Amino acid sequence: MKLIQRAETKGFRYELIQGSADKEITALCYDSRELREGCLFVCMRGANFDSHSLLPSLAAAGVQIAVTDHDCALPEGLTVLRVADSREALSQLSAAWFGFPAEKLTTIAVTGTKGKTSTTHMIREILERAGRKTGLIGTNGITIGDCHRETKNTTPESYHLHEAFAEMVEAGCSCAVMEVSSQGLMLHRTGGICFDYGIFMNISPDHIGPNEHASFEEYLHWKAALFRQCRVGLLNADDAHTEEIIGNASCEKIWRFSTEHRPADFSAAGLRYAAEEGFVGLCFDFLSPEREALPVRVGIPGRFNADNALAALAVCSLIGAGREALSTGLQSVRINGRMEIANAAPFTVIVDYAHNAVSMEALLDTLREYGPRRLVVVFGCGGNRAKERRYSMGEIGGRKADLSIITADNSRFERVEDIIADIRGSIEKTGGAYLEIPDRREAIFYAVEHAEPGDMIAVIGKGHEDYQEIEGVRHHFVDREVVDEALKRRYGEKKS
Ligand SMILES: CC(=O)N[C@H]1[C@@H](OP(=O)(O)OP(=O)(O)OC[C@H]2O[C@@H](n3ccc(=O)[nH]c3=O)[C@H](O)[C@@H]2O)O[C@H](CO)[C@@H](O)[C@@H]1O[C@H](C)C(=O)N[C@@H](C)C(=O)N[C@H](CCC(=O)O)C(=O)O
Ligand SMILES: Nc1ncnc2c1ncn2[C@@H]1O[C@H](COP(=O)(O)OP(=O)(O)OP(=O)(O)O)[C@@H](O)[C@H]1O
Repeated sequence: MKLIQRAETKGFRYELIQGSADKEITALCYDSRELREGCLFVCMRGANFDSHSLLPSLAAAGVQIAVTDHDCALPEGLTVLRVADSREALSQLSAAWFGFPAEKLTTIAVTGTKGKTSTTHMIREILERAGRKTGLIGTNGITIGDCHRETKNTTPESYHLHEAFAEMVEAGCSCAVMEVSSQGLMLHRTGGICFDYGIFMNISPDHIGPNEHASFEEYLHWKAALFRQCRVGLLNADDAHTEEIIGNASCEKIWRFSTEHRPADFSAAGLRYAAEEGFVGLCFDFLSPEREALPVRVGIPGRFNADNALAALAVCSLIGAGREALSTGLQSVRINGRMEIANAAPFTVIVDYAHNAVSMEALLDTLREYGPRRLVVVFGCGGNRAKERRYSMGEIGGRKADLSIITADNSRFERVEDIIADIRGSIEKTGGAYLEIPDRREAIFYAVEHAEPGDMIAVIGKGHEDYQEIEGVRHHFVDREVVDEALKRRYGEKKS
């Protein structure tokens, strides 16, 4: 069966504008910079460019069929299809092109302003412990067995998504877990997929601005859209918007989880923060409808990681993971750049991706609960991005840390000193103590060299990133590596 007909069996609909749709296709393309002879090309209107404008040159470049979603000049010799939405069409065609691989996997989609990366990693960890080979897609890239590659987006474009699902099937995976961003939903990167499980972690104002969402209402609308394309919904009963999302959901079954003693199907009882020799993390009893209480150890600190772990345990329990996998699967979980502990004594350094006020506040609050002698935060803010983050992060640093060391992040095309001045202004209003060390490496070295027993140092904002972007150039820079170097300089090999 030809591509178009295969896609039609799963709901792809189009109007034939000219030519014949009954053609063999050699490739499916959506970017003229990666055109292949004999392909079907999906034209899309984007934030910067409208590839419908390329129609006149497509036939000459060997394109067989073009898919469009609005009026444009029609060149001769090219089959042109008209669809309601090109991005949705690309997703439906991609699924067909790769043989509908998502249907051969148990698919789990995680959405939320915060916690997507952490929760998806935890789910993979437990499922693999339970003997279910699981592919992973998200901000940290695509991981299938030992193979890993980076992705441009948290939720990749649909073509790359279905390509990854097909690779997972090929590699013998039975499950796929992925992060689904609101942009991914809005731009139909997951269009046409019906996930087996959809998970909602939380929502707070973020991703609002040019090229993202027009308002919080729009952001919420698109987050909620996941629950119109999954069979089972698992939602955080502690979030203020959960019931609204459930009200608009079309799932066959809804489950709730709560770490804050709200009515829910899954909960965490007796939560405590543990900082023992070789283990810094959380302990609690996992309560679920069909099991007796199960003691769980999560080897990653942070109050919010109780939410992430509970969501992961709940979905894995629904999928059928056994007691052993649930109880011990998260004991030694490590997530690149998320609450990574670089050293346990005599002081603790934590590298974390917190890069907005909400996650910075949650991070500093939760570290406070471990009772540090002093809490020091090393951070900066990105250049050429909304300035609001500088003011709000500065305020949180001033209010919640004993000392803020303000430094560079990805300054892009702005002067680091100007960004630091914006942050300084709001720290000063709080009366909090601060230092300015514009060079990020020097700032981290300073923090480590001056740390005293019992201190906690949080190096935040860049997490897993392996670069620092300055004036359009990405220089190699990994916070965790620099922390290790600083510890080595202070203590020699054994403490790093
Ligand atoms: C603003 C935005 O969302 N942009 C995304 C969008 O790009 P675009 O379609 O707007 O790009 P465009 O340059 O206008 O091009 C339009 C069309 O013309 C094609 N084209 C373009 C140029 C050309 O010469 N020839 C050509 O054919 C393009 O392939 C595209 O099909 O579609 C691309 C493919 O899916 C995305 O990679 C790109 O994400 C950019 C990189 C981005 O930063 N997006 C952010 C907002 C985002 O999506 N973030 C979320 C995470 C949010 C979270 O942390 O929760 C994510 O999922 O990553
Ligand atoms: N459930 C949570 N609630 C609030 N903050 C969280 C939660 N989980 C993690 N965080 C904080 O947010 C940061 C980002 O976490 P994570 O990468 O798991 O979330 P994400 O949804 O993938 O985020 P992003 O969209 O920013 O990549 C962490 O480094 C941590 O500081």
